[in-house]
Amino acid sequence: MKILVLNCGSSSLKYQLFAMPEEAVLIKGTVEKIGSDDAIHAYKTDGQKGETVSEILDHREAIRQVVAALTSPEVGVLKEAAEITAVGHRVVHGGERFSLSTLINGEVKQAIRDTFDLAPLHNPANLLGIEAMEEVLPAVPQVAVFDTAFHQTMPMEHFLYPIPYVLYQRHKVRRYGFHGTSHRYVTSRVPALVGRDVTGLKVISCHIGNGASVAAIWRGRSIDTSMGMTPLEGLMMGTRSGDIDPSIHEYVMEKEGLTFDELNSMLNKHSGLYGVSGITGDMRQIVEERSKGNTRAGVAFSMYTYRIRKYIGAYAAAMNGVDVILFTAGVGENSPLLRRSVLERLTYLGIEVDDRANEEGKGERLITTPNSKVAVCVIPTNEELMIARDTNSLVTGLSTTPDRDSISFDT
Ligand SMILES: Nc1ncnc2c1ncn2[C@@H]1O[C@H](COP(=O)(O)OP(=O)(O)O)[C@@H](O)[C@H]1O
Ligand SMILES: CC(=O)OP(=O)(O)O
Ligand SMILES: [Mg+2]
Repeated sequence: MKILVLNCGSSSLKYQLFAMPEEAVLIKGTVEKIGSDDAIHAYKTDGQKGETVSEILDHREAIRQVVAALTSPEVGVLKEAAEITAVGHRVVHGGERFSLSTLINGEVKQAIRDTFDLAPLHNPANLLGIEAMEEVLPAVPQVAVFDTAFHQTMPMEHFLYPIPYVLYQRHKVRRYGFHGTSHRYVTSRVPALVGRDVTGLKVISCHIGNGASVAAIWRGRSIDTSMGMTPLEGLMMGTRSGDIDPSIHEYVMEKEGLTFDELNSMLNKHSGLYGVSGITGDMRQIVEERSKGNTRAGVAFSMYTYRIRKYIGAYAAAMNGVDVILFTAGVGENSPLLRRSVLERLTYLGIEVDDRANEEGKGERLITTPNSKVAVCVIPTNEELMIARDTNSLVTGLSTTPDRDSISFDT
């Protein structure tokens, strides 16, 4: 059985084709700069790499190109498109409706549309990908895997905001949380790394990529997370502000004469590492500039790590302890400096970093010493594999994993 996994962004598309249930990746690729005449489609199979640059004006055209590439004799991963048994999509916002992955039908698409306002950077692109796929492969079942689903176990006192309750009743204003597929994947790897079942553990998972979030995971279930109603709350990110005083909005709009759209764009695209450094939202470049003595890059880096540390402290307090801390995603997986800077002032938790494992190790590993009271792990995330697994389960009629009703949380 071949499952195609799609992650559609506003101007890009990432895909992987899996052979299931073996979980073998047959090809992975990206199409970037969709909507331009020099869009780039890059892919990698077991034996070869390829790249083409061409005009790709929309997602439908991008998906057509991807399917054509999969079936082309040069790439050689499929003889015909009909070999694709199902397509799994990353969908960022599932509102309160979805606590598990689901087969897509008209009603599910409407539910995705209903949350456009809550995830304007993500959901419209996700739906475009679904509709484009329906046109290109009309007979193939499609599955939505939501970033928000894993966090639907949060208890009410953690997901409500302290504003009039009627806003939750009327407009579903509440914390949803994101990156759930990633937090779920890395949590599933904990037993293999620490030799204990997660049901007995207090885990803090740090997904530090372009977007970044921390989750408190108690007995395998998310009980709190730093992103909120939208993916703007919480940690400082590449270009997003994360937590700020809400009064800043009105003040800055007035002082700078900004519209709501401009303010929104400032907070989502011109803040975070980029906004503070004035240079870039890319952590690799921040680290480089900081090492050359650029003060603002240095401040941006310190703010970024400080805020991760604060959330770790908050969630250790929320769970009355922590047994395992996980680092994942682009920055979390690849920057020993980031991990060291976050962990060096967490010695009060009894954390003892194994510097060699942190600096020189590769891939999935423990980066603390046997004496450390908290096990800290690096786990490369694999959202695509989780999507392929859920898609496989749904199309073969198995239920998707666990019973994850809302919980009453008590440490
Ligand atoms: N070696 C590295 N050191 C520091 N940051 C890195 C490294 N490699 C990748 N990154 C950072 O990871 C981020 C991208 O993370 P990723 O999880 O791929 O994001 P997304 O999925 O949101 O596109 C970028 O800011 C990039 O600079
Ligand atoms: C939800 C979210 O922030 O996703 P990403 O990190 O992919 O932007
Ligand atoms: Mg990501």
